[in-house]
This record gives sequence, C-alpha cells and structure tokens, in this order.
Amino acid sequence: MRIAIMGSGGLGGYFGARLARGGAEVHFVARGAHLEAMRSQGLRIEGPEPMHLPQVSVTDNPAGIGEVDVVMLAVKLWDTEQALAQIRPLVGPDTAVISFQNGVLKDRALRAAFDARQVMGGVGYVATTIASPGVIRQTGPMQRLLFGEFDGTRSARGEALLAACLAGGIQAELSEQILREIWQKFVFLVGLSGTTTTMRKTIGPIRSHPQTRAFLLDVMREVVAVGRAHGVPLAEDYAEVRLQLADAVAPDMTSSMHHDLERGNRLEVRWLAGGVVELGQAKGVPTPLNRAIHDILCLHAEGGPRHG
Ligand SMILES: NC(=O)C1=CN([C@@H]2O[C@H](COP(=O)(O)OP(=O)(O)OC[C@H]3O[C@@H](n4cnc5c(N)ncnc54)[C@H](OP(=O)(O)O)[C@@H]3O)[C@@H](O)[C@H]2O)C=CC1
Ligand SMILES: CC(C)(CO)C(=O)C(=O)O
Repeated sequence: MRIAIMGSGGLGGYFGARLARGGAEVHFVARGAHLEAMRSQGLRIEGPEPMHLPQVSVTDNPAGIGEVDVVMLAVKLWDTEQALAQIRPLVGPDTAVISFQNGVLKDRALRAAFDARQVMGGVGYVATTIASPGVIRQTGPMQRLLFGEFDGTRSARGEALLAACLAGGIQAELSEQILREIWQKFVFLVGLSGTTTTMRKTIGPIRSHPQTRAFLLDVMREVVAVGRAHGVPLAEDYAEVRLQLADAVAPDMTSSMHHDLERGNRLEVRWLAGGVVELGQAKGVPTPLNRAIHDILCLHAEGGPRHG
C-alpha cells in the first residue's frame, strides 16, 4: 500500500514510522530542519517502544511522489489550506484522503477540496512531539488510530489500511461510526485542552480539585450538547463517560495545546473551544465556558514567548 504522510511531526511521523516498519510504502512530506534531518539520519522514535528507520522516503515536494492509495493529513490545523493545495498531485480518483488532525471542523476543508468519496474520517490518539529535528518523542503508551467511511461501509481501502496499520503494531480500528468517534474524541480533547491550557496545569491537579473538576465536566457537557444538536449520536451523559477517561490517564498528562502555549507556538483553540462556540451558535446552544476558554487564550493564539 502506498501511503503519503502530509506533515511528518508528532502525529504523522509517529504513525508513518510504524506503517513503514510494518512494510507499507510510506512517503513522508516534511519541511525545514526536520526534513533535512530525516534525509540525512532517517526518522527516530523515542519513548516506550523506540525505533529508528535509518532511511526514509521524504520530500517537501509531494508532486514527486505521484498518486498514492492513502494520504494521511497530519499538519496543524492552521496549515491545512496550504497542505491541501500541495497534496493535489497525490490524489487520484481512488485515493483516500484522511485527516487525523484534531477537532470536528477539519473535514469541512477536505470536502471543499476533494470529491466526497475521496474523503474518509479519522481520529488519532497519541501524545507525541518533535523533540529535535528527525526525532519524535512519545509520552506514555497510548497509540490508537480509528478511521472509516462516512457512510459507515467497511470498504476494501479501509480494510487494506487496517491491515497495514496492524502490521506496523498500530492499535487500529476500522469504524462504521467514524463521525461519532471524531466527536467522542472532541469531547475529551476540548475538555483536556481547554482546562490544561488556561490553568497551565496537567490533568492530575485539575481532576482532583472539586472546582476545576466541575469546570472540566461542564466544558465537556457543552460539547456533548452541541454535538447532539447537530445530530451526532452521543449519549446525553457522555461527558460523564469522558470524565472517567480523564480519571484514568496519567496525572502528568496534558494536551498538545498546553505544550504549544508553553513553547510559544500558535494554538489550535479557534478550532477546539472556538469550534464548539461556532457550532453552538449555529444551533442556538449556549457555550459560555468554551467561549471563556477561547477568549482567555485568544491573545496567545498566534504564538508568543515561551512559558515553560
Ligand atoms: N501530536 C499529538 O500527540 C497529536 C496531534 N494531533 C493533531 O494532529 C495534528 C498535527 O499535530 P502534530 O503532529 O502534533 O504537529 P507537529 O507540529 O508536530 O507536526 C506537523 C508537521 O507538519 C509540518 N508541516 C506543516 N505544513 C507543511 C507543509 N506544507 N509541508 C511540509 N511539512 C509541513 C510542520 O512543519 P513546521 O514545524 O515547519 O510547521 C510539522 O513538522 C494537529 O491537528 C494535532 O492537534 C492529534 C492527536 C495527537
Ligand atoms: C489528548 C491527546 C493527547 C490525545 O491524542 C491529543 O490529541 C492532544 O492533546 O492533542
């Protein structure tokens, strides 16, 4: 299977390395110092299951790759438009383009750029970051990919990607309810990213203090209410279910948005808490806590000095 990884950072680099290790023909798209390091030293994964691919196919020019079976989109949300323009030469009539980016607004941009049948849905669970050029560091053992057709069918291309993932040791699942999966992650992520980034704390203290615990739960309840208003089949008490996940993860776990704030990077808040506000407004669902998170973080959204 020919797979292109558009954006070879924490998410794309990690899962691309596993796919390549499993025998798939993987072409990474990268840029800057990370591209140069991948060219000269390959790709290294640090963490619970370290690995080193001494030679990888990597380029900043997707046109040189040609058509592929699957494009995995893994750039930060603010880079989506540029990335979509660049991947055009990779996409043939049967190519599946799958965004594993965070949030629920990501697939709008894909549907605007490609034919609906070229777009599959995806969700990625992992905690990774580029530690230095050519090196991805994973925190904790969690690693999971879910993907599927939006019409719920188990397609041959979905099965083929599943086989490639499993061969690489990825905990992967071909979902017949991918829209619900995307929202289920969104509920947790909006709660985790909104609290850890505004409070500048990991999940441990946040879930332990009654006041911040209640805030976390109420933030997630707003996301559930908005999803339900948009027809997503989320149980009414789904925020409570996600609170159990927040209780189960390591106390030092935090969100990628919190890391981005500490590093002075741009923030994806416009698509996370901001996305909840936007989708809530469309259906008349009040989202005051997500509005507060978005407002509090807006001065940092375009990046700033390092805090960590
Ligand atoms: N990392 C994680 O643990 C998880 C991340 N996600 C989501 O996945 C998405 C990606 O996040 P993450 O992997 O952390 O981000 P990273 O910043 O680690 O990786 C993105 C990479 O893509 C590169 N890139 C962006 N645009 C282009 C381009 N046009 N051509 C070539 N390279 C490009 C970036 O380069 P540059 O640095 O120069 O911008 C960067 O190296 C986000 O939506 C995030 O929320 C979801 C689950 C877990
Ligand atoms: C919550 C987590 C770590 C799960 O993958 C994530 O997606 C993020 O923080 O961006």
